[in-house]
Amino acid sequence: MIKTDVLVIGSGPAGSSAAKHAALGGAKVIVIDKKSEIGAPKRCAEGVSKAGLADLGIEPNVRWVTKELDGVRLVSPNGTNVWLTSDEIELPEAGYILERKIFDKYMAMDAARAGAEIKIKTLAHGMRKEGDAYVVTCEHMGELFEIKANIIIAADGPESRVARWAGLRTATKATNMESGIQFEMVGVEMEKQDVIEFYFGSVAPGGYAWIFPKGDDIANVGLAVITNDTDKTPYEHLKDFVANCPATQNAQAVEFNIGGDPVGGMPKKIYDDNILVCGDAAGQVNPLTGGGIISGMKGGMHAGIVAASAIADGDFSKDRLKEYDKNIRDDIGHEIDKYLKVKDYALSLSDEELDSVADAFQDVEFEKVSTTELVKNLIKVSPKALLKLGKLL
Ligand SMILES: Cc1cc2nc3c(=O)[nH]c(=O)nc-3n(C[C@H](O)[C@H](O)[C@H](O)COP(=O)(O)OP(=O)(O)OC[C@H]3O[C@@H](n4cnc5c(N)ncnc54)[C@H](O)[C@@H]3O)c2cc1C
Repeated sequence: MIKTDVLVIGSGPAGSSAAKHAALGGAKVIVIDKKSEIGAPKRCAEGVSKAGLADLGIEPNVRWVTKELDGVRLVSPNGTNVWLTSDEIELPEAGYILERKIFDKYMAMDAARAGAEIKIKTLAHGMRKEGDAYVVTCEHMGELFEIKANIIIAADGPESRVARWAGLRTATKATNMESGIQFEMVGVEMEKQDVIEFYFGSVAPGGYAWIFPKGDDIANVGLAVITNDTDKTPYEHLKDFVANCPATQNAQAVEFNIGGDPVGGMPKKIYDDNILVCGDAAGQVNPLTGGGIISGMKGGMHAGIVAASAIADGDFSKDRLKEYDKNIRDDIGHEIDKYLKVKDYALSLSDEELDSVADAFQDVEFEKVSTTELVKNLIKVSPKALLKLGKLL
């Protein structure tokens, strides 16, 4: 049997971040992933904020940045645009579109350089408690073997099973699981090449549609829906969106991506004796945007740091590991709660109300205007939308 201090299950962004920080903290770390190529296939529109990468101490790298962004275009159901670009406002932060297949591999390489041992094409089948450790049954190329670890870090993504093997109730409710579906396309004709576009309303019930530019005429074109909120399949919504959007009239798909995105926030308990849960497996996703790369990596970072210090103390109990829960909630919990409210508000609006809101914001000079003036604008165009906002705050 192989023995280690920390076993990270899943080498997505969250798992690699956890492995890197646990190794940097001096723990013996193994990270396993069932994939034969880390990062592929991608299930992501690949957008991250600059500030998020900076918080994690990660320098952007030409190997995995495909496009630097200058802002956002919001499109309401009737086609009203709100542009939030540097021409219009002092942007608090812009971002990048990544090449996840390279980024994820690069993050795993970072973990390896920090001292973690990576085992690819290695599936965790199940685990059992043995003394003050877990024994995980793994499979590599048809062969079964076991790894014994004092601390397990479950970073096995949106369909996570590892936390549940340990008795944690981390499963996402169907009503909080967005179904994301996307084409990577060539021949996309965007109005501005360095702006990400979001389309709201019945085009994507419970979510939104997006076009994220990747340079030249290439873009990720996708949408996320809550399937309970619609009679159409996510694929039917995507085909309709591509057929009707002016930017994709001459575009062709070169890749098809599909995946779940847990947008209900973090479950109550994401740690226990000998286990920490991070990334999508712990609902560390922005509930409004569905973005989980940065927040998941922050989860991984906090999990890795606490795991290493618990190993150094020789204490793997839940009382020791709850420090992780405090640290990650202090770091991203407030943001998640705030965006849950904004999402609830956005989802409560009809297509007409969304159009009114877009109208209220259309000619606003964001830098110069006060919140009171924005509210006055909203009262003029849609008192109903304002009332709903008031109820949620
Ligand atoms: C369509 C779509 C678009 C998105 N767009 C964005 C975006 O633009 N920006 C953004 O920030 N986020 C986006 N997201 C969310 C983002 O992709 C996830 O939040 C992010 O990948 C979470 O990272 P993770 O490491 O937690 O999980 P994952 O990236 O899912 O990694 C989990 C890893 O665990 C491995 N694994 C699972 N089970 C086992 C097992 N039993 N044994 C071994 N290995 C296992 C998997 O192979 C996988 O490599 C999007 C999601 C979807 C579905």
